[in-house]
Amino acid sequence: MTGVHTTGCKIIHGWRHGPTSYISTWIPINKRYPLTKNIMSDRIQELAGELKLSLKKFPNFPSEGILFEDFLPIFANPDLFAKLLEAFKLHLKDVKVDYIVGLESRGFLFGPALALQLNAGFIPVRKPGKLPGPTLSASFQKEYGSDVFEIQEGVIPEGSTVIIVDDILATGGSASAAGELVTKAGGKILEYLFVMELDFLKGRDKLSAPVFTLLSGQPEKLK
Ligand SMILES: O=P(O)(O)OC[C@H]1O[C@H](OP(=O)(O)OP(=O)(O)O)[C@H](O)[C@@H]1O
Ligand SMILES: Nc1ncnc2[nH]cnc12
Ligand SMILES: [Mg+2]
Repeated sequence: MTGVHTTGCKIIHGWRHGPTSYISTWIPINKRYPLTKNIMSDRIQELAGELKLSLKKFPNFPSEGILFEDFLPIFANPDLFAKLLEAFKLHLKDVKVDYIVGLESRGFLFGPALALQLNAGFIPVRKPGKLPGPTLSASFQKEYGSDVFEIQEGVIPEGSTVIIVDDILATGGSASAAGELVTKAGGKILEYLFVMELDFLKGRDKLSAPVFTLLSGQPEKLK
């Protein structure tokens, strides 16, 4: 059955897994999707709950004060990987998208697979010096450090529809720089799509298109 959530609900979901034990608070759905369709079906929520159980957290990696969210267990298990794609496909339903743009490196883990399922092209945004030919570049700050992204000129036909995908929305620095590149390259951003967002960093406020995240995490900074 498909549920339409218009009032939002709070689900407290606890578990013990990996190097730390923790409680995750799922914030009200109508607060999590202010820019996009306020709908998360029962099936998507079920898939999200299952995927979340597989994640691991590593305190103080890669530097002091960062609680690192490790998504790699999803990709080590074909059943979980399929469930991740199923959740994104259910969310995107009838959307006609020309290109999925994935961000190096972790956006490459599922971006091409999602693109194939949607019959869309895949275009990479890469770290500097990796792409041949003329490129557009943008520098940015992220949760732990600074970086530069590049996209090849001419790869997005003017006016093409694009969904930008990555594993995690932290400060929003990476996604916002990628969005700048896609827009400069001529693409129209339909949505930013992530596996998880770190709520305390409010990265979605930096993004100027609808944002979808399957999971929410870290209501507060690591103490
Ligand atoms: O919202 P932000 O603060 O910008 O942080 C999010 C980004 O940080 C990580 O990438 P990172 O470049 O650290 O590593 P990766 O190469 O493994 O993807 C993550 O995969 C996101 O791309
Ligand atoms: N806390 C975090 N865990 C995993 N990847 C990240 N990228 C930026 N912040 C991160
Ligand atoms: Mg990344």
